[in-house]
Amino acid sequence: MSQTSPYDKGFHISWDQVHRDSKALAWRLDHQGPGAGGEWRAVVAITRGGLVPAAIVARELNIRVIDTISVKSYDHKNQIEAQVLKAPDATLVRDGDGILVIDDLVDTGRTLEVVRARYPRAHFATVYAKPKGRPLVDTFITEVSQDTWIYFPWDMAMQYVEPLRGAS
Ligand SMILES: O=P(O)(O)OC[C@H]1O[C@H](OP(=O)(O)OP(=O)(O)O)[C@H](O)[C@@H]1O
Ligand code: HPA
Ligand SMILES: [Mg+2]
Repeated sequence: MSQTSPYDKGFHISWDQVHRDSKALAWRLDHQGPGAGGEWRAVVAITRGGLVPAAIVARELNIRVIDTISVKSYDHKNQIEAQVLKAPDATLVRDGDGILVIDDLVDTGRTLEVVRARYPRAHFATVYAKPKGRPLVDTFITEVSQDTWIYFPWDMAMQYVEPLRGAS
């Protein structure tokens, strides 16, 4: 059976780029929390993709309390029904107030919809966003078009590329 992909384009992100974009996200979120001085109580990373950006943001903002929610929404590039495989500590997260929920990207918004339903008062931040998902995210850094698949450095390897004029 042949499947048509909604993704015509590829956007390849290096470790350096994701580090810089995650730091930009941290700067945007600094002092924006609801606590005294705009502090955040904790970070919740949406695993797995949110783990690297969450570590960088937590380091920049000196947030030591980090938990995870594991949501699986895709099998490779195929969207499946979002499944919550692991929830964070309920006594920490409560209704989400003061919690910074971080993911690598929002695409259709389905993942954030599921997490928002659980923690309606949390602040939702992603490094990258596609147009469909934008209404679900409070803060993001870079927008890419809906027909673009974002390739993260943890899913890639360096490899040989033919010269423009071919191999000699
Ligand atoms: O906005 P959506 O259409 O829901 O897509 C975005 C989500 O999809 C990816 O996660 P995935 O389910 O592939 O799991 P992973 O983070 O473990 O790779 C990505 O990391 C986001 O969490
Ligand atoms: O563009 C994407 N890249 C990586 N994972 C994803 N999950 C949904 N969309 C994407
Ligand atoms: Mg994910």
